[in-house]
Amino acid sequence: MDYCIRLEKINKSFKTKHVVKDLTLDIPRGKITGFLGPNGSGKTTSMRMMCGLLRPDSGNGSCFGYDIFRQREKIKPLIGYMTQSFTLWENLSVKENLYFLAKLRNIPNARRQVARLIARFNLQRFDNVLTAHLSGGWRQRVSLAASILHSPKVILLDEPTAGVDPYARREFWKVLHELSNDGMTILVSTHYMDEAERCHHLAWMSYGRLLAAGTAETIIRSQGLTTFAVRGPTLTDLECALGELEPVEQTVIFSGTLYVTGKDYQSLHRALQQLPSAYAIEKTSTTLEDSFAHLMKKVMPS
Ligand SMILES: Nc1ncnc2c1ncn2[C@@H]1O[C@H](COP(=O)(O)OP(=O)(O)OP(=O)(O)O)[C@@H](O)[C@H]1O
Repeated sequence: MDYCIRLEKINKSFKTKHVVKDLTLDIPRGKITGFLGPNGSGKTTSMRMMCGLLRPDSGNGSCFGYDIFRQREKIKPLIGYMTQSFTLWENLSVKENLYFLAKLRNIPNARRQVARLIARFNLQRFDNVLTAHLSGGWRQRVSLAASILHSPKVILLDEPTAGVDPYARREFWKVLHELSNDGMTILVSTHYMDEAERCHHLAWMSYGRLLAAGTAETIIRSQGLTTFAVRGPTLTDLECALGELEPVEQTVIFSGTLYVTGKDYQSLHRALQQLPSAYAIEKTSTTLEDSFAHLMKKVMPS
């Protein structure tokens, strides 16, 4: 694997609060890496440090060969950043917003670059529309276009689709995959599991620590969990009853099916075989969400 960002034992504190702890992580070049974890777990702080936007307190790291401690000025032009609070000028059109930003950033051939991005992001029919009149999904698309006006090598997207409807989210992810196909490295934080599954690579953080990293498949496999799907009557009551059993670690009802997950296949299977014959039991795949819930259980202060 070709890595463009490498971090070794990176730490960061804000006053007395230690928010990133001994972070060691490699980011694959030209891929989409998703950062997941509860609020305040250090995702944004980590992404900002790995791109030279924030100086770590200790550790080692490089971004496209530049040292993230000593060569941050060299890294900055390589980075595009779409923050949670990224705002467009509401009283300017899509084209005017992009052109204005291009001028502010001294981008050569600004007009041509804006026209290129408008075509690239399918924004032609909105180019003269005021951004105040755009839906959330299209706004995010314009913000993304704005963040790559200077043709960066890596983009950092901080929860870019929060509050955006599912169709618009899907369209936004199509654009991300197109950018990645063209070689762009993408770092994106999200709370949505369906988006996590669209990433090539994942990093799961909690309380400032990296709990798991790799593809969705390797993370799921590394947790060694077993899941059974149970169908039948009064699943809510059954869920409460099963929750008391030793081999059962997690339960969730989804679309009329109760999913029961545990660490030990044999004992979980044995426990479920005791259920009345009205219940149909079938082994199924463990999801990323099950795996993350398991990881969280391990680190939650009891
Ligand atoms: N500039 C700062 N000064 C002080 N504390 C900060 C600063 N930036 C972040 N923090 C704190 O560091 C912790 C980690 O924040 P961070 O934004 O990295 O988490 P996150 O995982 O991205 O959270 P979220 O999902 O809510 O965006 C939080 O407790 C936050 O309040």
